[in-house]
Amino acid sequence: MTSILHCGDEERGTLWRDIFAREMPEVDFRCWPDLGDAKEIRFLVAWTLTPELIASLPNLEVLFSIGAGVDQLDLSLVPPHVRVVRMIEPGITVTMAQYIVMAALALHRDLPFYLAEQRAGRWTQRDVLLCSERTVGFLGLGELARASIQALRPLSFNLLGWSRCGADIEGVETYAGPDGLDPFLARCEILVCLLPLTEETRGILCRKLFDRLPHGAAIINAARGGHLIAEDLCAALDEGQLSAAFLDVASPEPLPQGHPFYSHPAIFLTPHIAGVTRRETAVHSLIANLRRVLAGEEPDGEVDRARGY
Ligand SMILES: O=C(O)C(=O)CO
Repeated sequence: MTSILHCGDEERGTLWRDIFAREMPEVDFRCWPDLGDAKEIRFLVAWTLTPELIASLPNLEVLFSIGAGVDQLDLSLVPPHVRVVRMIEPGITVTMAQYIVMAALALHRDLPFYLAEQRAGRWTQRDVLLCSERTVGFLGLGELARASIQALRPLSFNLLGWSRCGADIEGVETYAGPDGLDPFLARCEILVCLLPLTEETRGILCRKLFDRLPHGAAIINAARGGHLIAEDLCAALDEGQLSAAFLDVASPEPLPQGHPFYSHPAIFLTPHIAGVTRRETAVHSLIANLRRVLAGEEPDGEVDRARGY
C-alpha cells in the first residue's frame, strides 16, 4: 500500500489521518514517529526536517512542504531525486492577502505616526492622501503576491511588481531582473517583500535597497526574516529614510527578548502569523496533489531544486 508520513503538529496529523481515511483510503497516512514499515513510505509531508527523519525513509519520492516556502526545510539532507513541492492552499493565500491589505492601509493612513503621537499625548493631524495617490510595490510575484495584489486592487493603489523573470499581471506595472530593480524601487512608497528566500534574495532588504526607495517610504516583510538586515532597517528608520515597517517574520524566530524590533516605535511586529496554513483546507490541496503524482502528473507548486523555489 502507498504510504505518506506526516511529521509535525500532532493535532493536525490526527485530523489529516481521519480525512485521508475517508477521502483517500488507498493511501496509508502515518504520523511520525509511528513509521510502521518505513520502506513503504514514498511521500513525506513536513514543515522542517531532521537528518534522522530523512535517513529513516529509504524510498522517499516526494517531499510536500506544509508551508508556502521551502527554505525552512534543509534540502541538503534530501537526496537529489526526491521531488519537493510547496503548499499552495486557500488558507495561506487568503490570510496573507488580508495581512498585506491591513499593513498597506495602516501605512498609507500613517498608523505608526498616529500611534506614536497618541503615546506622547499629542493631537497632530497630517494630510490624508487617497490610495490612488500612493504606490505599493511587490518584490516577488508568486501566488501570495498575486492574491495580495488582487485584494488591494479595489482600493485603487498604484500597483507595481518586480520579479526575477517578470510577470504579466492585469493592472500592475511590472519590472524584471537586476536592471528593473532600481527603477522599480525608486517608485515604491510602500514596498512589500514576498520573495522566496534563496541565496540570491538573502539580505536583499538592506541599506543599499532602502536608499533606493523614495525618502520616507515604508516596508512590509511577510516573507522570511533572512531577507532583512535588522541593523540596516533600524538605521534607515532612525535616519528617516524609511518611515515605518510592518514585519511578520524575523531571524531567528522567535526573536530573543530585548531585540530592538520589539520596542522600536516605527516597527509593527507580528509573530509569523500573516499567511497561515489552515489544516482544514491544506489537507485537500495535499490530497489533490498526491492524486496528481499518483496519476503521473505534475503536482502544483513543484520546486525547481536548482533554483530553490
Ligand atoms: O507557508 C509558509 O511558508 C509560512 O511561512 C507560513 O507562515
